[in-house]
Amino acid sequence: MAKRVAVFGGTFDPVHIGHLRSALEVAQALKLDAVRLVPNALPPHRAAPNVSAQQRLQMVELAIANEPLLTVDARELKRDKPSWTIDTLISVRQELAPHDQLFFVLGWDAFCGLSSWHRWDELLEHCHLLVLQRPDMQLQAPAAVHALIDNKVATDWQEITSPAGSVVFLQQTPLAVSATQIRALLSEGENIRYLVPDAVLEFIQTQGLYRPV
Ligand SMILES: Nc1ncnc2c1ncn2[C@@H]1O[C@H](COP(=O)(O)OP(=O)(O)OP(=O)(O)O)[C@@H](O)[C@H]1O
Ligand SMILES: O=C(O)c1ccc[n+]([C@@H]2O[C@H](COP(=O)([O-])O)[C@@H](O)[C@H]2O)c1
Repeated sequence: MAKRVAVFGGTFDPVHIGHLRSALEVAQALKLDAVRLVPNALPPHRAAPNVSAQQRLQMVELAIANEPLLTVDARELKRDKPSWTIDTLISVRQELAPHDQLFFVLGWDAFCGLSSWHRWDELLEHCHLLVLQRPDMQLQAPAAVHALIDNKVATDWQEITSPAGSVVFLQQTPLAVSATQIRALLSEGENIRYLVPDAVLEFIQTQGLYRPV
């Protein structure tokens, strides 16, 4: 029987309830054993975060510690090139049987920027894209992204039988939380409790991350 695997990549600077709740709902909706959260080491498309990849990984580990439906995958920290998603997908694929299904989970904002990704037109050869809604995003996907997904949108993941090549939009609980907002609150000395799990908040405090300058 074909396995179904979902990979949720992110900078996770820091990981927050928007990521975690979405990942959990993906795992439940697709009846997965787990969703793998993959923190990037060298984000290909934005300035290097002030917080190290190791610390961002640790925050994800703390966040998911009590939830068996979520796991963490540190493979991007083992590469010294930019953390291109195509490389991650190829490396995960090598561990799967050819008929296994691989889903790459991304938010609507990331999806809209897809046409700037490294070898972006090859992504669907290796995975299905599972696009999460973000309530604060009113972005229109660019024409290039529309062209990529043309004829590839599946209205229901259950109709997908192939190992890769489709795009599915998932309506998960809308949570208008972003890491940018959390970093801004912390830099102003504000309380971020309940936007991140308590263990992540404690780590941020003990490590002195995102402090006001
Ligand atoms: N609240 C949310 N709901 C759904 N998806 C989200 C949410 N926040 C982030 N994502 C998605 O999770 C993935 C990783 O996001 P990322 O780590 O960049 O978090 P972020 O909150 O968007 O960070 P930043 O504000 O620094 O850009 C992306 O695909 C992004 O679209
Ligand atoms: O491969 C690329 O060129 C590429 C460009 C932008 C983003 N990504 C990946 O997309 C995921 C979400 O990115 P971000 O910036 O929203 O955290 C994360 O895993 C990034 O490494 C990948």
